[in-house]
Parts: sequence; C-alpha cells; structure tokens
Amino acid sequence: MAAPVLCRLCPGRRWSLAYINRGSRHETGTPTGSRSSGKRGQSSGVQQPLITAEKPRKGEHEWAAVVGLEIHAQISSNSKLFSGSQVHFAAPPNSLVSFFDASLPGTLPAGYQITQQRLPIAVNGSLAYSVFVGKKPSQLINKTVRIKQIQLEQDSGKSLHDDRRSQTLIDLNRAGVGLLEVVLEPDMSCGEEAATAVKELQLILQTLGTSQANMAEGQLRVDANISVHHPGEPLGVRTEVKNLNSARFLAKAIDYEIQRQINELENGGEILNETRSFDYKLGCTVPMRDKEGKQDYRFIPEPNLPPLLLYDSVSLPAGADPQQVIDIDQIRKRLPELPSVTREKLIQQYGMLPEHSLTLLNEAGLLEFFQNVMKETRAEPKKVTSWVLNTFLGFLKQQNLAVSESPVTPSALAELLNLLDRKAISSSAAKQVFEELWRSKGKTPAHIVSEKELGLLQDRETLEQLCQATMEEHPQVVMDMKKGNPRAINKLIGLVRKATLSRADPTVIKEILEKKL
Ligand SMILES: Nc1ncnc2c1ncn2[C@@H]1O[C@H](COP(=O)(O)OP(=O)(O)OP(=O)(O)O)[C@@H](O)[C@H]1O
Ligand SMILES: [Mg+2]
Ligand SMILES: [Mg+2]
Repeated sequence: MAAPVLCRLCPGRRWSLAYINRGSRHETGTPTGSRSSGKRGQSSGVQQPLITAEKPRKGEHEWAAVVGLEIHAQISSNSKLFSGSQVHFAAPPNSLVSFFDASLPGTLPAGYQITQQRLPIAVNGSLAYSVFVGKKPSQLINKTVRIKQIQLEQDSGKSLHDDRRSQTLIDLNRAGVGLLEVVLEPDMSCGEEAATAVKELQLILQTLGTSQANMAEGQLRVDANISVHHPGEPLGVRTEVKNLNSARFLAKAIDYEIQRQINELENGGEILNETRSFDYKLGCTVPMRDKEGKQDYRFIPEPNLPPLLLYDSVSLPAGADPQQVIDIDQIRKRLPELPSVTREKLIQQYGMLPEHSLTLLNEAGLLEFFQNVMKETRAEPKKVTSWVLNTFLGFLKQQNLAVSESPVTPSALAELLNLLDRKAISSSAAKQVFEELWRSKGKTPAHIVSEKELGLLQDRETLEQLCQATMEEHPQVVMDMKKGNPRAINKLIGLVRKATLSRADPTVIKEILEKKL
C-alpha cells in the first residue's frame, strides 16, 4: 500500500546539514575530492577509493566498489511518533502497543509507513570522518561522505522466527517509534570506510541526544547498497544488504558482497537488483527478495498531518507564535559540542595525536576518565594520554570491561602519575602499582608503594655501595667499559637496577658509575 507523506518543508528553503557536522577541522591526512560534482547514478570518481577490490593482472580490468548507506536511528523519546505508547528496549512483546500502532479496527488500516521521504527535513549535507589505513599513525585519512537527505519516519514492527515450530511471531512494540533515516550518497568504497562513517554518525547522534544509537539493541540499523564497476564506466547494478546491526558485520557484509559481485561478473554472470541479508554465522550475504528495478511505493500525502515549518532567524515571520514554528537557529544555539570539535580541542590543548583523540572519544566514558585524571595530576598530558590509552584501556580490553566498570578510579591513576612525576617511584614500579590497584579495589597508590616497598631508592650512599659491589662482581664488564664499549655501561646500569629490584633511578646510577671510572 501507499506511504503518505508526513510533512512539507518550508517553501523555497532547503536546509543544509552543515550544522550537524561542520566537517573535520584537522584535515591532516590525504584530502578527499570535492562533494559537489557527480549526479546520482554516475561515476563517483571524485573519491579516492581506500581499496580497489583486486590488483589487476595484465590485460585485466580493474574493479572499483561503490557503497551507499541508509541508516535508521531510533529517536530518543519516551513515546512513539503519533501515539502515547512508551518506548523501551526488551519490554515483553506487544506490551507497548496502542490501538493506533496496531491499526486495529476503528483506526485507519495501516499497511503503510508514514515518512517524510519526499520532503525530507534536511538535504545536501555532509559527514566527515577519519579512517585508519594500515598501522602507522600517518595513515589516518580524512574523508567526507555526502548526505543526500535526512527524514523522519515510523519504525515498523518486527517479526521473530521460531525455527523449531516453523512459526513467525510479530512484536509491535517498535511499530510507530520515531526513526531518523539518513541516506548517504554512494561515496564510499569498502566495508571499513562504511563502518567508520557509521561510528562517527553514531557518536554525533549520541552526543546530540538524538538517539541512543545502540546497534546491539537495534536502535541503529544500516542498509548497505553495494555495486562494482570498472573505473571510468557508469556505476554497476546495486544490491542492498538489509538491517545490519553491528559495525563489524556491516564491514564484513560489504567486503563479502564486493568480492561476490566481482566473482559473479568475472565468471560471466550478472548482478541482480535484489535485497540480501547477511548471515553472520556463515559470514556471507544471501538473497532475500528481488527488487525488480525501482519499486513503486505509491506515495500519497497524509492530509491529517500539518506541515512542519522550519525557519531561521532571517526567515522567521514577524509575530510568529513560538509554539507553532521551529526556529532552527534557536536549536543550533543549544547544540552541545560536536565530537569533531572536541577532538580538535584535545589536539590543540594537549598536543595530542589525532588518532589518540579518536580513540578517546570512541570509547564510552574514556574522555571523561582522561579529563578527570588531568584535573588531579601534574603529569604531562602526553604521559597521561599514554597511560590512559595504553595501560588503562589495555587492561579494560583484556577483561572486556567498560570504562564505568573499571576498578581503578581517575583519582587513583592521577595519584599514581603524581608519584611517578615527582620521582618517588620508577616507571616499572608504577606498572606494578597499577596492576595492584587493578587487583585490589580501594587501596591507594601510596599505600601499595609502602606495602610493597616500591619507593625509589633515594639514598646516595646506599646506591654508591651497590654500584661499587656490582663493579667488583663484574670486572669484565668494567674492562669493556673502560675500553669504550658503549653497551657495557648499560649492562652495568641494568645489573645495579636488578640489585635494587628496579627501585633506582637509572640516570643517578649512570652518574655514579661514570664518576667511579
Ligand atoms: N550504484 C550504486 N551503488 C551503490 N550504492 C548506490 C548506488 N546507487 C545508489 N546507491 C545508494 O543506494 C541508496 C538508495 O537509497 P534510497 O533510500 O534513495 O532508495 P531505495 O534503497 O531504493 O529505497 P528504500 O528506502 O526502500 O530502501 C543510497 O544510500 C545511495 O547512496
Ligand atoms: Mg534502500
Ligand atoms: Mg531508503
């Protein structure tokens, strides 16, 4: 059946999405092409592809892959779009359904979805994101994907398949929940790129409070459109892999589909314009239904819904009732800081590497943890960054914990870094203290240092005696050192440190040893 149109955009004005993401301001990587050229369905040669599917052999044509996404994000709201039913994840099936949501007799028979598809709330935007290619930090590439449009629509119910009883059950809890659909232009070229763009959009939606965007809970679902073609030739026929709800599966599904299409075409087959789904157990895409070209959705306007009028301070009619109109400049003023801006500030303020700022924001709660450590420590920002991203995050990952579940508090880490900063402990002792902090919740770093006698040996006389004894025990090394072997001194420093259980400052030992010779 037909899908009515929800609303009408204010005539003569099309809203750019520039305010959703003003673009990455640290364009340090390889620049990407301009976004303005290229009609839909024509070559998107402006983008520098991250991968072309396979290195061509002599006499073979090169393939390029084209990926465009449709992203559906459930709008964070206590109620559905047009009914007062509540919205909760994992509520008992069919417990959050009003007559309207279920289209029970007496309400208009549905079988349609209310959508702004034809008159979207925003068009012609862009989303900037950075992709890592390879392992070196220098290989962080800044990219931009054009946003074709953003529209509001109703979510549909979901079916649950009971394979054992060969039954399909329907849960209408989701029916009528507000969805934000973001349609991206076919500017991407591999799974990794698509997954990174989706993660950036997810972070923006979460920062703005638009959607909780938890992919595992189905609050963010992606349809991936994929085609392959020879560079310079028109775009190929696309397939659409529906309802991907994890960034990893999205990347896998796309890369699988690119390879499948190339194999199919190389073997003389053809690509059908079909809808496919991703079998995450088998790691492959399988056909769902065929689209037979452009589907006719038979859109009709919804006469019961008044137009949604958007204005900015310039176009706002004098004397307009603030309750009746939406002034996007007012909304813009209330927007929180966007992730790209926060990252840029971290880079400017702390001299942080762009990839470190990315990691800090991509892990829920990690930025706040870092900032809280910074508040209480005198240690250099670089040192703090390294401890948070390597040691702390490493421990979390190893045990599969979220930042909020960490046994080490920001204050404890700050205190530890302060001990290190004023040379009360060595860096290897600091690692031991951290491990102990992780194991025994509630202990303070100072407590652990004194309990395990990890404090740095400061007593000059003791250190001198230790150096003397070590030199006497290892006359050969001393000889080597006298002969000018540069490695000999390091060997001696190592031996003295070992004798102190790593509790001596190597620069002090070096100074004493040099003096003694
Ligand atoms: N040749 C192509 N290869 C890959 N992706 C493409 C190609 N042409 C268009 N796309 C992408 O396909 C998507 C089209 O989405 P759109 O919502 O406009 O239509 P649809 O998929 O036909 O409709 P529906 O909402 O029913 O899925 C866009 O994300 C676009 O970037
Ligand atoms: Mg589609
Ligand atoms: Mg669509």
